[in-house]
Amino acid sequence: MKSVKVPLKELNNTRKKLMEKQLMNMDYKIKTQDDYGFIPINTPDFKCDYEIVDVELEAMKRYPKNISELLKDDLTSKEIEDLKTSFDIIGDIVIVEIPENLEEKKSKIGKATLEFTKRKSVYMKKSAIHGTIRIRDLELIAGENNPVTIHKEHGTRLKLNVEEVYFSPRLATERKRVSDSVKENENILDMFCGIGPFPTVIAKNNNVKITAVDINENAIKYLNENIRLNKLHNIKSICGDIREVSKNLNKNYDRIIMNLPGLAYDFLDLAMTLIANNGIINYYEFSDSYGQGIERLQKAAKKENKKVEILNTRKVKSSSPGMWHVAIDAKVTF
Ligand SMILES: C[S@@+](CC[C@H](N)C(=O)[O-])C[C@H]1O[C@@H](n2cnc3c(N)ncnc32)[C@H](O)[C@@H]1O
Repeated sequence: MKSVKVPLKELNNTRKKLMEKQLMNMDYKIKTQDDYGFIPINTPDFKCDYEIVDVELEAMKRYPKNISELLKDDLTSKEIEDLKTSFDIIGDIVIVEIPENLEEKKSKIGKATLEFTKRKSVYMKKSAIHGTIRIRDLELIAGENNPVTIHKEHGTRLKLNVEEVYFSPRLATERKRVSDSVKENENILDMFCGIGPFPTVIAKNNNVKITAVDINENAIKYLNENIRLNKLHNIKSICGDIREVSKNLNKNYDRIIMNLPGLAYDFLDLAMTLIANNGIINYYEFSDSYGQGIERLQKAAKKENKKVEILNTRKVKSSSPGMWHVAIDAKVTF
């Protein structure tokens, strides 16, 4: 490699000058030996006060800027464009969505994703989220076949199996937002808690009591692990259908979290019977607006001779073109 041989005391100045003139070769590392430094250069054709020599230099480690750079030899630019480079990282696992026309290249895409993200496993989405327990089919396309991982979120550790339970890292901001709005000593019910990301983040940051319910026994198994992992003592977990479980619950919750966006509206009547006066319902649904959810909340409240005041509405994340996972915070009074 062509390099400028510079006395050590001049190394820094010469390096700066070469860089300014864009003459330094940034793909190699500067080497020092005895009283000299060797600065790699792009071209020997320039005036220089020092000797230009040929030496062996170590190449710089270059990290690819994005997945497209890693795949440029395997996919056409059109295919790279087709590939949704957005993926979810859950602990050591990456979940990618690969368009149908690129499925035959899934191994290459998986390998590139693994290399780029430096995680342990890459799974490809094989279906939409489906069924009562809201999970999706996945296929391992690179790395270790181990669907169990620990995800870190807002100072908590959440253990889960990506094949057995619902979990979305894209709700992290929403969970923090709800946690920040919780008041001292609240008695909270999470009707559809999954592995317990809402309860865990809330209980870690607030002095509250939480009842967390889910129909998926695997979700409750991981919630129980997460309670231990995060050394929490204020969450009570219950496995079962909230309609059945609610028969044995108190009817004075200061906050009810309803994150089952495709079906939560069906449980609003029940939530209205469980909420305390001045309690807050954190209601979620898929919609292109807030009007439908607000109407549903008002209708359910009216049935119980209660009133709702809408405190806040937000788009949590996009769910499909034109549709949003929306959040509505409603205060219930009676
Ligand atoms: C969209 S996931 C949300 C999980 C969790 N709140 C989170 O943010 O990760 C909805 C959860 O509701 C649970 N579920 C569905 N129907 C239920 C029911 N009738 N009673 C209790 N849980 C239910 C599912 O098993 C699933 O874990």
